[in-house]
Amino acid sequence: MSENRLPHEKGFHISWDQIHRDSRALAWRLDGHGPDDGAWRAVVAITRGGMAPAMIAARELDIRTVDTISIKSYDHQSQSEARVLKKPDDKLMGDGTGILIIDDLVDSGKTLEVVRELYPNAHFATVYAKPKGRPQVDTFITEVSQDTWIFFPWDMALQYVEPYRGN
Ligand SMILES: O=P(O)(O)OC[C@H]1O[C@H](OP(=O)(O)OP(=O)(O)O)[C@H](O)[C@@H]1O
Ligand code: HPA
Ligand SMILES: [Mg+2]
Repeated sequence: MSENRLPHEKGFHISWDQIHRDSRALAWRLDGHGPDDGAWRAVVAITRGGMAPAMIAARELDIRTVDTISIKSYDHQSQSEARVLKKPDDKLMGDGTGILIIDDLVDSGKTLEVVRELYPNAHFATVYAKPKGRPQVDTFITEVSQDTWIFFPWDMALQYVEPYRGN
């Protein structure tokens, strides 16, 4: 990741422990809220960032049917677009009723908008949400400001830092 890629003012650095706790909290919030006696039929992860939270939530909710949807975002004449690279099983999905679609975060909402068009009756859940994307998400755990960049543990490594009081 290049240094000048992120114009955000603030960084929110998430550890593996934190994403584990927050993903568990998301699962607990969703438990019993499916349309069929409270049950969910399946979990679908939006790759790649949604895969870790989806795995943790599927484990908490004892859901063994897990599929993926892959979205590729790209900039076209400064307008961000997104297209579907890989869809989950059509027979499983239907119109999305009873399906929990999970991503790590919603930012502009573009990714969820594309998935929502395909499965309007699915339930959309993210661990983190920024204000612009909030209308696209049904359930989330933590909101961060739009000018915050969230750093996930799979994008980071432990490294040396200089002491606060340098010499
Ligand atoms: O609300 P949006 O503005 O669409 O942004 C949110 C999406 O962006 C990131 O994924 P990215 O496309 O970077 O791919 P990745 O999950 O494979 O890292 C993140 O994991 C969300 O899926
Ligand atoms: O804040 C973010 N962090 C990581 N990936 C992202 N993709 C869109 N926004 C973000
Ligand atoms: Mg993603």
